[in-house]
Amino acid sequence: METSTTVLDVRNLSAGYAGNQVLDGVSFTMARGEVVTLLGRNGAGKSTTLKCLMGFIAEKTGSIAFEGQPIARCLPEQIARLGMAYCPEERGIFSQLSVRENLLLPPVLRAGGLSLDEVYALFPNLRERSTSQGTKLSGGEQQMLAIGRILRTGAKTLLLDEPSEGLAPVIVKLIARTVLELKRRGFTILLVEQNLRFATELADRHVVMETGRVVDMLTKGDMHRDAGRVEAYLGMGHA
Ligand SMILES: Nc1ncnc2c1ncn2[C@@H]1O[C@H](COP(=O)(O)OP(=O)(O)OP(=O)(O)O)[C@@H](O)[C@H]1O
Repeated sequence: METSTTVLDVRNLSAGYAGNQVLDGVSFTMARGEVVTLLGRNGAGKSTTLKCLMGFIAEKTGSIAFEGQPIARCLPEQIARLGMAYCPEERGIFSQLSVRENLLLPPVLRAGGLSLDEVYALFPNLRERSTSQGTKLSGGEQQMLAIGRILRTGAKTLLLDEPSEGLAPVIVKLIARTVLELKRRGFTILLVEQNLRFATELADRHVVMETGRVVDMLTKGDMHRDAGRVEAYLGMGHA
């Protein structure tokens, strides 16, 4: 149900690649300021859901309302102008450019975009590495750069695909702290995550996907009371 605080309302979204259906009637909503994770096994359709929201997949049916506007037929740049930003799993850092140049790449599309100094305040490591080339960065620094870069656009709704993937625990903690800080500042954040601990720590709600469908929805409280429920979907704890 759409309310004044609903930022995202996805209804009956189906999508695929070259005729192969991957999403099969996905529906969920997000309220302003919420952190929600998409959980599910490999291939469940989590990344495809993010790509659909950002307008990268044309082959889709169903409706997506963002900030009250229908966006299912919009191009990525139109969706970006409405205040959504996407951080892909592969992070998309330009290897030949420095940290600073990577940060300066995206246009500031809306008021409220972070300045370079504000990005550096959030990620002090990036300030130290500002002249380093993309290729010289650690995985953690690349992830910080990928997040910092989208913050410059002024987007207040962020789609983050597996931000903790392949990172050392100490860096995962730092990314978690940053997500919580962004939530504190009023950002709405949709995360794809495989790292259940990271997801549990951060999210207000969890949307569980299986073979292109939403099969369950858990609140933070549900997750604490009944961790087994979600582990069963992910095929954990049954070894
Ligand atoms: N560009 C593509 N072309 C064709 N099929 C694709 C493409 N991207 C993903 N798929 C297929 O769509 C299905 C869902 O993939 P998706 O990446 O959305 O899953 P996921 O839940 O994010 O899992 P993962 O963590 O493995 O990325 C998979 O069967 C995958 O092989």
